[in-house]
Amino acid sequence: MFKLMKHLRNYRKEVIIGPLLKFLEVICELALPTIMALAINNGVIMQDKSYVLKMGGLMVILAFAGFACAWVCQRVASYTSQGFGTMLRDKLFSHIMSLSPGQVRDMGASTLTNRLTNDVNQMQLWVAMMIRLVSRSPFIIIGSLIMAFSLDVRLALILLAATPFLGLIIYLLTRFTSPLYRSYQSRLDILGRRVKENLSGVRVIRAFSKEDYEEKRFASDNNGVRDTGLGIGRLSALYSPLTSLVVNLVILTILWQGGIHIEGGTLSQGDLIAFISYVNQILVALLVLANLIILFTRSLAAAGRINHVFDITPDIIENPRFPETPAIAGEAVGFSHVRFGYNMTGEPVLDNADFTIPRGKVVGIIGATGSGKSTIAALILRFFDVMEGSVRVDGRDVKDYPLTVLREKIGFVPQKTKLFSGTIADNIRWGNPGAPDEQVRHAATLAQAHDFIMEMPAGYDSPVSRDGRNLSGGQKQRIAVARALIRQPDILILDDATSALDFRTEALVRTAIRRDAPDRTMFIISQRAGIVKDADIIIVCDNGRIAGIGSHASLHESCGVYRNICMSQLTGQEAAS
Ligand SMILES: Nc1ncnc2c1ncn2[C@@H]1O[C@H](COP(=O)(O)OP(=O)(O)OP(=O)(O)O)[C@@H](O)[C@H]1O
Repeated sequence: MFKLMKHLRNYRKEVIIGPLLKFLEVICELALPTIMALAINNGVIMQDKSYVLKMGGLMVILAFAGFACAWVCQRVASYTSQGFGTMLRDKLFSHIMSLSPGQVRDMGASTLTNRLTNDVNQMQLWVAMMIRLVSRSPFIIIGSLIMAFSLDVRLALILLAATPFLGLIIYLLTRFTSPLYRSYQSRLDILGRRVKENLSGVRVIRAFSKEDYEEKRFASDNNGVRDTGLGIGRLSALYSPLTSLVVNLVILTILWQGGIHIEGGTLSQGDLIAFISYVNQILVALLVLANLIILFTRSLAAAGRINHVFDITPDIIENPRFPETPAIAGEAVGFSHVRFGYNMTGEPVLDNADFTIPRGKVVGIIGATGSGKSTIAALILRFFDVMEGSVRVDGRDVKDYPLTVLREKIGFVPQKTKLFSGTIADNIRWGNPGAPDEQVRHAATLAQAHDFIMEMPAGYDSPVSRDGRNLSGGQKQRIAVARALIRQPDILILDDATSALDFRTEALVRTAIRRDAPDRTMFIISQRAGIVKDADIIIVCDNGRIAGIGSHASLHESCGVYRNICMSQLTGQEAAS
């Protein structure tokens, strides 16, 4: 929690002024019962009308002054908490962006979303309350105690005797609700994940008629959230009645003892009324404190979850400055004895991958599903670091590059197309935000997307809905290819990026890209032999190993894995050509 409070450093003034205003408000409030006691003792009982009016006027002024302080404090609290929340969200978001795809995947999108929204909101609320109320309750309690002592020490001691009981109630409440809040947030994460999965997989659920099954799973997670929430509610609900019980017992004792003292002539009626008024103020402050404690426990859980994300150090350590070391001339991509696994302790997904690709070549990567093809692309982009060996781009180790410099060299079209809401032009320009309209059209033309875009009602300004749901798979893929091409990258990686296109369109895309930039190195990852067979170099992956590397003819001759793939997919004539 304290770690997060450092984000309040731009609001130092407000953090001091807010509670100070509260302090002034409390002074005004605390003065009221004493002035009332004076009005009763010296005015009402003595029948001095002008004294009563004077004291009444003073009370009105103090009430207004208190109100003004409260109003300004409220504004300060809202300004500070909103600013704090915005800054915390920004920082958390940019930290999440600095994590590797593997780290983000390990955390999970829904829990990260919850931390970025619910947990930050919780912290924001806490900051507002901290400024407005956290100082107020202790001021009121301590101030009322002081005033009570100044009125009558004997009665004040009764009040003091109740303090350990109230402290115990507060301690027990915090102790038992704190873990429940953490569990509540985790359950919300699980529920969020379930909703996300179900919404994105709604078609599959319908196709398999799994609505009931998924509803039951949702209901079970939902009930989990409810049960934890009820547990928290049950405990929290005990606080107010228990506190009221203790304070009311105190009031009864004070009334009883106060009556005795009035009869004995050692206490005035006005003082007893003022005294009870202070005890009531303490009661109200304690009840507010209860809500604050509940809020604090929740905020503590939220702060823990936010700090957990901040504590993850990005596993890709970026080299901030470009090194002076000379690069290997003429080399586009090189793998030297690369060993890599997604799980450090598990089996490697790539073992001893060793190859060199000169600039300007078309490289096909082929292999069965799960054989490690996409992993090669991920390592070129440095989404992950290798366990052994090294990966070079343009003749330099990828670890030597600032990440943006490395990734600017590469145009990547992932297996799973991801488009963003906006227009078609926005989505293509996303690859190069400053690109003029002609460049957008040119990239779309190369990707064989221009014609279908022009057939749409608003052409390039036609909207793309979230995830490109209003486009077909093949249309989305072509926009994604255009988005990569508009960067005019030195290296283009198409990871199964044309799987939804027919052979003819797919061939047109490849030829157009090739003709546009003959010096560009192009990786085409596919399981289809027909797509990679014309590449200059073909890399054959087999269960994490490079089974062969060479041209179609040489591999067909020498690599059994490749020959088997070709035999299962191509006619004898196609394979021989
Ligand atoms: N993010 C990941 N976390 C853990 N394991 C992964 C991850 N991505 C891939 N793997 C595993 O690594 C292996 C290689 O996966 P990869 O995606 O490179 O295969 P691929 O040849 O591209 O497969 P496909 O043709 O089906 O796309 C597979 O066994 C896969 O289960």
